[in-house]
Amino acid sequence: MEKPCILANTLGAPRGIYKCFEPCIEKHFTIIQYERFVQRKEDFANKIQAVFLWGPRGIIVDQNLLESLPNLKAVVNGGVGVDHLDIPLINSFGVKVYNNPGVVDNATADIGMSLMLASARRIVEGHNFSKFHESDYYPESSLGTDVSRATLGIIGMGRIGYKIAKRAQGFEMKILYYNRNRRPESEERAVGATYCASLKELLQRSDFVMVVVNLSPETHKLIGAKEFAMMKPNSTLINICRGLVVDQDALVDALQKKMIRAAALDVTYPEPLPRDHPLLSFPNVIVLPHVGTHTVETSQMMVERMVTNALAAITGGQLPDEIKA
Ligand SMILES: O=CC(=O)O
Repeated sequence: MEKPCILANTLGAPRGIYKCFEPCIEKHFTIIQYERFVQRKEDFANKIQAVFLWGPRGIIVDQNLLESLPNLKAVVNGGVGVDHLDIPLINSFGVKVYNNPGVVDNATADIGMSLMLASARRIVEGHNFSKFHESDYYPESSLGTDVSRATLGIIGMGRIGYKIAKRAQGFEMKILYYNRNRRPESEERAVGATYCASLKELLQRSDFVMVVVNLSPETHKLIGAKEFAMMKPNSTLINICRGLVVDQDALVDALQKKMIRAAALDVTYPEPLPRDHPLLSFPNVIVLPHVGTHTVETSQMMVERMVTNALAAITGGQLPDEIKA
């Protein structure tokens, strides 16, 4: 039997699924590369039953694309965040949307911890000193700050927030959290986290503030000038969710005015930042190119889950991770 066709991009631009994962997809599907599709839409349009995309950096699923794929059944997203997808629009074409909850939690929590530790202990500056130093003297101005026993404020206590709290427990951190809903059972009792009734309370009390929320109209620029003014001067902001949750101009201003100690970002807007962006000029800012899930093992799990979801949509099987508007 002929394998169903999916539209994907394993060739690079805009960034897509890596080529090394093609064999896993090709066991079940024929991949139509996005670049070939764009050149010869009439040959492929009727065949494509699913679009595979890799978070906000993949193929753009808009009205135009949806209108050109009459037999599309599913849009399958590699990551968990779906702020780049217009779900009501996609559903209005009778197309289902899937994301990947669960699979990404550990790797994303690990990147949050990595950023917190790297910023606190000034790992990037130390590395640069070792590589480029002009003297043997490592100055006292390079002293870091302790993570152990410090206070961590987690904004957004979903699956990833919870995994971060579990890791932070190992560092004997005092854990605060702010969330739409209080979670006494799983979070407070399981990881000893303390609920803050207001964002202000969390910001005022935390040494490290980690943002782990979905991007939505409510969380757009959630951390801005007002919030930086509430943070401790020795505090660190860590953003591992979406760039637009933090007002970057306000962050630059807060760093210039030394309203906070440092920032560590896996996500920015745009991604990547232009090389002359002011955030890249601070020694106390670490910027990663959105690599929260960027490990061999997690990427493999993501691709496998995408295949499961797409097969379910096409064959009418169990629908593991469908999201509805
Ligand atoms: O950005 C990563 C994700 O949405 O999982």
